[in-house]
Amino acid sequence: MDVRGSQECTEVSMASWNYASDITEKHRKVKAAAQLKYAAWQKEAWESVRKWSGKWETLSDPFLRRQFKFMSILGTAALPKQDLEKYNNLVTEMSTLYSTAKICEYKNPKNCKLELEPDLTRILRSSRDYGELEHVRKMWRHQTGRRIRDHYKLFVKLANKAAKLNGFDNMGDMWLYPYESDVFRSDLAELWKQLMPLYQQLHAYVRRKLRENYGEEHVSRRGPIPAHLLGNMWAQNWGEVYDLVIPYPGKVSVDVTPQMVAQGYTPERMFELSEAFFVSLNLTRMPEEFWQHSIIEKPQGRDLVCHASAWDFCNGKDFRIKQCTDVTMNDLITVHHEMGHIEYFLKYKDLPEVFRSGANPGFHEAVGDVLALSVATPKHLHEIGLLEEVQDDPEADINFLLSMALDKITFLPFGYLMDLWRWDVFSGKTSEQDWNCAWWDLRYKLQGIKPPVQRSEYDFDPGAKYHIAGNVPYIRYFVSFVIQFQFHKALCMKAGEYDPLDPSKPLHKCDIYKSTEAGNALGDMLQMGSSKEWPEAMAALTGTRRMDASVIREYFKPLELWLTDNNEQHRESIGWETDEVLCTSEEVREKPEGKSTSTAGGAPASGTLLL
Ligand SMILES: C[C@H](N[C@H](C(=O)O)[C@@H]1CCCN1C(=O)[C@@H](N)CC(=O)O)C(=O)N1CCC[C@H]1C(=O)O
Ligand SMILES: [Zn+2]
Repeated sequence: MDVRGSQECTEVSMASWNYASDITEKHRKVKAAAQLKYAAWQKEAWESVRKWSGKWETLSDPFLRRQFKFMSILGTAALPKQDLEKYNNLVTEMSTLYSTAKICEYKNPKNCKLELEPDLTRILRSSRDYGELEHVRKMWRHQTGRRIRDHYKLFVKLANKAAKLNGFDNMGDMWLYPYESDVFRSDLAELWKQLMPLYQQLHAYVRRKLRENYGEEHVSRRGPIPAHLLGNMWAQNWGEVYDLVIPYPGKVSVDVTPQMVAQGYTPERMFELSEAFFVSLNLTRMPEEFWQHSIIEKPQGRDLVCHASAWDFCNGKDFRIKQCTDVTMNDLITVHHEMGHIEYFLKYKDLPEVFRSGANPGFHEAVGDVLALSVATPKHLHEIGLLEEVQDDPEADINFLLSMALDKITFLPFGYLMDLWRWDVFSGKTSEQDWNCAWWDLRYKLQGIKPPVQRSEYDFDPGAKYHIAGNVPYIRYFVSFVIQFQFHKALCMKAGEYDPLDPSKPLHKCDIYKSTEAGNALGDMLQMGSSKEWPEAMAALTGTRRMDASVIREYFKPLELWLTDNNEQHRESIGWETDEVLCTSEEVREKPEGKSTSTAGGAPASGTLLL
């Protein structure tokens, strides 16, 4: 049965790959049929196993019991056929609208062919034109979120119906099942509580620097930061505005994008560089099929899902990445992220199919990022010729730590709120007429950002993010950004690159390159797949069984001290407040003059208010 399982699994993954790589009606039909066939097989397989196994909960063998436990969750395959067909079509349609969205150029309304990758990504990264950034952000949301709001209504109903058929109250609870902990949400809240002070110090510093660049009329002293000035379509990390916030200019820049371009880097070379790091750790090389079938550059002349992804075709041989790779440092990090998934696939490919997943989904997201923590160090970038010299002085250190914080610390509130919002939507705590303003409540409260133009319930801004349109859970990334530092610390100690008692070997300078001790330890943990509960996998690698925010704070300690001191020196207020109505529940149509004023009567409507 396991072999048949992988045959059905192979078929549906191949059909999904063909559609995601070349969006046509023919490919969509084949994918839809394969999805129904796979669901029917899952149902039949479970029925036959259950008949044989009887009360699987009483089985004495824990390994077998765990397999049945996982098999008993059918997911959306539990839906009646016509509901499942509707559900699958909705998800495919939402992610297709997202992946094929195009907008018009700011200064040339005749060119309406701009796509997210690479066009809008490049504009958001490099433009410092307030109006252009506002245009790109707003028009993207018109072409994505606004167009899928109705799909999302029916999607939520069918998702919750599926969850109930699996014994859950709603889809949010079903999404948390792989974390196997009934205190998981409170554990997450505790992690965020420990990390928020560091985030707020960083927010205050960046706000001052952006205010100095764009002027107080655009970036106020005590208010939230306008989201379109942060270098990213979703303000999910702020690394692309590093050049505006560098603490000590004139030092060697740790953003090696210019060096990569100058040295004629290609996507192929970026992938080979990443593979070389994995191999240096005695981890597994990419198989031949990987290089044959992966798509690492954007193909011209067809619509496809450009959002980078890693694929396991369930046959122990075929593993691929699809990425519209741009030659930037950001994309070099993403290459490592995706290859980390492939490494996990390779390590657990011989386990029973139910165990071929991460110890928990956060583990899967952490693998590539752990290696990237070493790659991003000035020491490593120098070693691979992307940094002309390593300046080993406190100021260069702060510059480096700030560039890392702009990617890792800024991401934390975003990584947390994405599913905070969806859990409330699935549970009904957030009702449909408040969807968008509840989103802005969270964006304001956790991230301290605001939309450049007032939002309404005519918008559906969550739908402007891939994982909402494509229905991919997101708390896995928040978990990953915490535990990847715990993994990094454990590996650095095994590599002899970090010693808590040796100040000359701080955690943020560690590079585990070529350490087979570190690589073997990581590989051993990956090989477990989800055959053991994740605290056991965590303990196997780090010696502890819990997520622990103190490690990421240890990594950034020198920066935290510097930021606190710097903010005090500039008498920056920490945190944010506003009396603006960021989102109103009326259906605000576009004001003819383009500028939106606050709602009539002044009494703020529901949405982000005085806090
Ligand atoms: C760029 C990255 N693409 C995802 C990933 O690699 O996780 C893709 C799309 C959704 C799932 N996925 C997969 O490839 C899965 N098949 C992996 C698996 O098998 O579990 C991504 O979305 N990231 C990276 C950092 C934060 C987040 C973002 O960009 O917001
Ligand atoms: Zn990932």
